[in-house]
Amino acid sequence: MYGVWTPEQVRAAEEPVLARTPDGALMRRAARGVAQVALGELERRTGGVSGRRVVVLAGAGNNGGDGLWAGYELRRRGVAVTAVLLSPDRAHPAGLAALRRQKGRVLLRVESGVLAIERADLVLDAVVGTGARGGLRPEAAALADAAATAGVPVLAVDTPSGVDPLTGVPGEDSVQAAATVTFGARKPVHVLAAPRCGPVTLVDIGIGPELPPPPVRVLEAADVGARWPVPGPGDDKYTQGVVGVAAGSATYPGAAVLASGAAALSTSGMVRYAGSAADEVRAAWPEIVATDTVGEAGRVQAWVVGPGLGTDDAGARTLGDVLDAGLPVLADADAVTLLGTHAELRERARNAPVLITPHAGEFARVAELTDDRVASAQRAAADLGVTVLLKGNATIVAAPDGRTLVHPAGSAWLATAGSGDVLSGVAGALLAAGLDPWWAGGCAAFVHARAADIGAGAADGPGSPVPASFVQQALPRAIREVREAVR
Ligand SMILES: NC(=O)C1=CN([C@@H]2O[C@H](COP(=O)(O)OP(=O)(O)OC[C@H]3O[C@@H](n4cnc5c(N)ncnc54)[C@H](OP(=O)(O)O)[C@@H]3O)[C@@H](O)[C@H]2O)[C@@H](O)CC1
Ligand SMILES: [K+]
Repeated sequence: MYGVWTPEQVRAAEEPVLARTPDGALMRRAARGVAQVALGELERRTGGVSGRRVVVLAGAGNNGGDGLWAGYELRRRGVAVTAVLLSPDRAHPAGLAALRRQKGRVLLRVESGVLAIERADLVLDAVVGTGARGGLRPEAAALADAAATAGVPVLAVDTPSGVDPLTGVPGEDSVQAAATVTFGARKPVHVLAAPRCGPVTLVDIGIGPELPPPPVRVLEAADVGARWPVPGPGDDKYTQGVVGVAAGSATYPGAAVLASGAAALSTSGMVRYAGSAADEVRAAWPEIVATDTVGEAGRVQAWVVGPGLGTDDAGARTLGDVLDAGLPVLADADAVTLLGTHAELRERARNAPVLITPHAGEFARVAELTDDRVASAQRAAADLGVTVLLKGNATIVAAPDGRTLVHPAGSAWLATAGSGDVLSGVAGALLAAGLDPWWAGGCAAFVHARAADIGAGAADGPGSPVPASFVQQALPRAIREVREAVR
C-alpha cells in the first residue's frame, strides 16, 4: 500500500525542509533524480548517453528550475542538452546559469524549439508542475505536439504538464508522458491519470517525515492477497460466508450469470441466486443454489443486488427486502438508480454496511459529480452514509469515515459490457466473507482489473478486446497472483 498526497500537502511538507536546508538543495536533489531517470531512458532507448540529444521545455516556475538543473546534470554526463525557455524573463536564474556554465544550448523561440525536438532522443517536460492551472498554453502546446508528432518520448518532471495535478483531468492540450519522475510524494494525477504519466519514479527529497497521513491510498497486490479469504481446516461451506445474488431479469439474464459466477469464482463456500434468471444461472453454474425470490433464498451473509434488476416497483421491492435483512449489501447498477429515485431506500441504506458501485452516470443519480472525482466520491460517501466505489479508468473507493483508495487501472480493457456485473459478484463474495465494504471494494477492484488484463492477454503483449465472460474466467489466475505476492 502506498500513499498519495495533494499538491497543497506536498507544498506544506516542503516548507520546513526548505527552511532548514541550504538554498536550492531540494531542487538539486529533485533534478539529480530526474537526470538519473533520463539517463536510464536514454540508455534503454538508444544504447548510450554521451552525445544523445535531450530537449528541456522549461516553464517559469520551480518546475522549470528542476528541468534546467536536470539539464545541467545531463550535460555533465556528456548529453547534448537544449533548453527551450517558455518565459525567458522568468526562467529559474540559478538553473539557467548552471546550464549555461555547462555549455547547454538555450533557445527562446518556439520554432527553433520544434526543430530541436524533431532531432531529439528525449524531451523533458518541465513546463509546469504542482503550480499548474489549466491546460497547456499555445506555445507549450506546440512543443508538446512536436514531440508527439515526431514520436520523441517525453519524460514528465513531477507531473505531465496540462493535466491537472489534483484531479488528473487533462486540459484541451496536455502532455502524454512516456514516464514521470516525481518528488517527495506521489500526487493524485499519478494514480487518477496513470496512462498519461507512464511509469512513475518517486525520488526521495527528504520531506517524508513532514507529510500527514495520506488522504488517499493505493493497494498493492500483496495487500489484496493478504486479505483474500481462503478456507482454513476448520471451515465448511457456511462458515466462509454465503453470498446471495439478487440480479438479472427476463430481459437481462446475462447479468445474473456474470455476477453469480464471479461470486462463485471469488471465494470458496456458497452462492445463492434469487431472481427470474434462476434457470440460466443453474445451467451455467450447477454449484449455485438458485431460487425465484429473495424470500426463498435461505440464509446468506451478504447480498449483491442490482445488476439487470430493473428499476420498476418489483426492483424497488427486492432492494428494500435486501436492505431490510440487515446484512452487508453490494448495490450496483439498477440498485444505485433506485437509491437515487427512492428517498426511503436511501434512508434504509444509510449507515448500514452498504457498498454502492456506480459508474459516472449512475453516480450522478445519487450525488453531484465534479471533475474532482475523489472529492465527489468522498462527499457522496459521507452524505449517503455508505461506501462508494466510483468506477472509471481509475476506480475510487471512499468510506463514510473518510478512508479513500484509488485503483489506477493500467489499461482500459474493462470498459466492456457486463464487466460491472463481474465486479459486483467479486465484491459481494468478499462482503459475505467478512471484509468491510472499503476493503471489499478495494480488493475486488484490484482483482477485477487484473483479471481484465489477463483475459485481454495484456500481461504478455499488447492485448486484445476482452468480453466480460473472459474477465470472469480470468478471476482464478488473478486471485492466485495476488496471493503469490504475499510470499
Ligand atoms: N519548492 C521547492 O523548492 C521544490 C519544488 N519542486 C518543483 O517545483 C514545482 C512547483 O513549482 P511552482 O510552485 O513554482 O509551480 P510550477 O509548477 O512551476 O508552475 C508555476 C508556474 O507555471 C506557470 N503556469 C501555470 N499554469 C501553466 C500552464 N497551464 N501552462 C504553462 N505555464 C503555467 C505559472 O506562470 P504564470 O501563470 O504566472 O504565467 C508559474 O510561473 C513542483 O512541481 C516541482 O517540480 C521540486 O523541485 C522540489 C523542490
Ligand atoms: K511538468
